[in-house]
Amino acid sequence: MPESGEGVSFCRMPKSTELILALDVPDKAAAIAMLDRIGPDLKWVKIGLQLFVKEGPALLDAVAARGQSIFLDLKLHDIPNTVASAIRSLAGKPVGLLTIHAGGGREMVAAAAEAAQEALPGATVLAVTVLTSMNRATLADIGVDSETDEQVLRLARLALDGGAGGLVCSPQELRTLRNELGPDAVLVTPGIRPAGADLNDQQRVMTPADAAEQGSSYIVVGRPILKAEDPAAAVKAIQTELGA
Ligand SMILES: O=C(O)c1cc(=O)[nH]c(=O)n1[C@@H]1O[C@H](COP(=O)(O)O)[C@@H](O)[C@H]1O
Repeated sequence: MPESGEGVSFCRMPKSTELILALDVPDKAAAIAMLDRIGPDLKWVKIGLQLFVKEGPALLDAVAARGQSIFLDLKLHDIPNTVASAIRSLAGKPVGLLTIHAGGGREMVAAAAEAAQEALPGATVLAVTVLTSMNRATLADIGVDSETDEQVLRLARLALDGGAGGLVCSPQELRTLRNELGPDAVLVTPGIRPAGADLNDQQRVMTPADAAEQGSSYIVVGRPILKAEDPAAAVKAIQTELGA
């Protein structure tokens, strides 16, 4: 959304919003069957713990060979050396986006960013701020006495200072983060539900169109596509909503 001031025109939003499918299925056969059903219009696929633990890194090559870009969502969170070593173990794999938890602290983020630069050149390390399944009450349960958006902003600043290339956040924090971080920050938002879709375990949700309007770089959608009667049509409908 372009804005203008005092004779200068500038843009606070990324150029476009891309769909990432969260491929949360049990095994390689189910993964390939789903990608076959959806077809070639889907550019990004997120491989998370369920599939990666089952199939290992070879699955990354199998998906990349189909021409799709990979978001490897391992949400690494450990001492800095362990996180860096895990990332080095991925050396040479076709990974475009990779997650760590910002809550691991500045040194862990820095160790992850450095390891990724060596082992996965071109990949963007994304720091997860506050999970979209959490809210004010569940933050209080773990001893965080802040509003959700304050905690997201605190972790966002820490992660970007530490060298992360982008953030995973709830779409409800997009407006605050875009205003703080400007148009170039990579902001990835799960917790997306087309109008009328089941929330499942998500708490802080938004529709694809609203997330795009508020400046998401990538939206991550799983069950509303995976459980749809026609997953290809569900993908197309979301892409249309994003203006693709
Ligand atoms: O890092 C993520 O992708 C992620 C972070 C977060 O805060 N919330 C969240 O839901 N996710 C992931 O996004 C996907 C959302 O899937 P659905 O709820 O089925 O659309 C899942 O694969 C989650 O692991």
